[in-house]
Amino acid sequence: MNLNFTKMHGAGNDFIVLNAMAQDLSGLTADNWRALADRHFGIGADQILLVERPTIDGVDFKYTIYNQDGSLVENCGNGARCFVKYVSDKALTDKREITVQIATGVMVLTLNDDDTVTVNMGAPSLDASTLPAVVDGCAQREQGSDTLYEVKLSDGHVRWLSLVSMGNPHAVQIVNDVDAAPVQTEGAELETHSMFPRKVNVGFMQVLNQQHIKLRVFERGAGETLACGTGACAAVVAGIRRGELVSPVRVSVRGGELNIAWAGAGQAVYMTGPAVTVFDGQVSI
Ligand SMILES: N[C@H](CCC[C@H](N)C(=O)O)C(=O)O
Repeated sequence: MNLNFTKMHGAGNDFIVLNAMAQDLSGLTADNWRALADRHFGIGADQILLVERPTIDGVDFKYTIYNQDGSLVENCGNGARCFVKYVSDKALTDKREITVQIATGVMVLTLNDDDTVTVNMGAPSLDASTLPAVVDGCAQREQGSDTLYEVKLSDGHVRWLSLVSMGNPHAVQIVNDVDAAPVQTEGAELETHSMFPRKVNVGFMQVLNQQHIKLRVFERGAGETLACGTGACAAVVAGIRRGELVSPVRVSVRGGELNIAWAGAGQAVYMTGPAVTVFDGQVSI
């Protein structure tokens, strides 16, 4: 079977985008997603994005996301920016503002005049149980309006995590020097820690000033990526709640820059950043 795809990236978080309205993808399995995303034997990508017909009236598209390891994901921020650029470039819509059905609701995506995209990511959930995270018996402390949860690492060190759901789960910690942070080892350990029964995306942020952070994220099901949009939202929400940040916040990630705005409890998070097409291709699977 031949598949038409487009390779895209948002600040270096890279994607294979497949139009499921123009080709039948219904028989594809997690093995296929893994093979396509493989960086040596496949096209290579952090995530695979499907453009589908919505099942909710009045919504423009449905957006389904798979991680590199074949697992289904609830949300992907950098992918959302690429999604709107894709449907616009491929003339699947002429709207500059589109509504997209995702696993946890409906997202509004706006293509700006300078070709960047702004995404209304919805309001974060700050209740640990929604991630889900098992925090019974776990030491807690308050910082600002945030609750930090203690986690013990296998080497005996202790970390204090902010827990934020952007539809998908994030555990965020503040570090002094993000370039020196043990993102690979500690990220992998926390991703699969028993505190997180459905695993977690692990964020390490360095506060440069109240409106600028540096961030690295070890993503669930993909490892460290050059950028993580939902991770940037989660880090900024955590930083504002802790009293360390003031909206809007510039987020420097390894692959570029994102801008995150959040007006506080109950409000939606807005993310702005680039969306880039690399090439179109066809692959046989
Ligand atoms: N790269 C994505 C997040 C993918 C999240 C995924 N790794 C998960 O399992 O939740 C982003 O830009 O938001």
